[in-house]
Amino acid sequence: MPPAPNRSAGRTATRPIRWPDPDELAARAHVVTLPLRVRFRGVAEREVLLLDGPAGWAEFSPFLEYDDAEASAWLRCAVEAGWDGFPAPIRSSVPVNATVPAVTAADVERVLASFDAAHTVKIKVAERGQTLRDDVARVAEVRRLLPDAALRIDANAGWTHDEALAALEAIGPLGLQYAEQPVAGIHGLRELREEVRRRGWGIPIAADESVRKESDPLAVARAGAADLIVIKAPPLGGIRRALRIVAEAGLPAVVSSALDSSVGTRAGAALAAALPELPYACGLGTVSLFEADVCRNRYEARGGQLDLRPVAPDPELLERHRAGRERRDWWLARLRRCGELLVKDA
Ligand SMILES: O=C(O)CCC(=O)C1=CC=C[C@@H](O)[C@@H]1C(=O)O
Ligand SMILES: [Mg+2]
Repeated sequence: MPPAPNRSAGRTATRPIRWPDPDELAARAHVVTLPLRVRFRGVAEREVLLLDGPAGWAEFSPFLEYDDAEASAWLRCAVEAGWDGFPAPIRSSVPVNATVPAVTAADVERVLASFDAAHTVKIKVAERGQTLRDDVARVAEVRRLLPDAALRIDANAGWTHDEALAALEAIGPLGLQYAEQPVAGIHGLRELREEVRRRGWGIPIAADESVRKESDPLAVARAGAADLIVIKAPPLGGIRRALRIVAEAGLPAVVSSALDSSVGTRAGAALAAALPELPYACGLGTVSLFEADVCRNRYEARGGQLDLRPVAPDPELLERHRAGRERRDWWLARLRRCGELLVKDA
């Protein structure tokens, strides 16, 4: 058995992970296709590989376009969850936000109706093919429906510096908790943040892609490029690694989902529950964007809070949403390649 790839998982590490061999991974894998209620990240359904691990269920669902190097961090996270389990929580529930994809203003009410309570709402903006007018209309509609909610926007690096300034000037008066990755790159974030401060707009800047897609997730903090960071356990290689990154970054952190099923969302909640400070609602409400899930008792927030109950898929739902043979083979091949990459790098 090769050594575990991470023997220094931070303050919550207790023991090395027993690294499963490729045959064991494949034998424990279930591939499902889950339809979404509303398109998100340009997709109408989400393919997910679940692992029935000895320590619990785990999710490996890197987005389809990710290469093996990027996807292998997601497998590392899944093996941590399925073979090592979650670190000890320090809270029994976590606050979550509702998430509004880049829908028309007319569709906002229907999307919000999927969430049990929305004290905080994240709204997608800067969608390709749309205009600033669409963004303003969408955010204004959320504000009209929820006058007291905290609102945040996420541009997924879709604006240039000047576009971001124009957008923040237009949307800012509606009241923003923060703006997530308005522009691309660490340098771009820092320049924008400085200009937003110079203009006295008081809109904090959050980094997402500049944390999860950079080779050095701490570079944002060192560069003073953001007021807070968005963290997702899968791209950061697991919960314990994410905890360590937050500790070293020294910035407030918002835990977010990677558009996971209930199984992966439970791992996100475990990360949020183990963080020493949790100043913001977490982007872990996304199970509500799914038309179907693998659990009967879907892992959704009640009253804006997710409790830390155990989550396990229902065999009948796993069967009902089982991916076709071709997609299953594709995922199993990806699982094997990523597993081999991790063992090689260990
Ligand atoms: O943070 C949320 O409210 C929900 C999660 C979310 O927005 C995302 C999940 C998965 C992929 C990302 O494109 C997206 C994000 O950019 O934060
Ligand atoms: Mg984001």
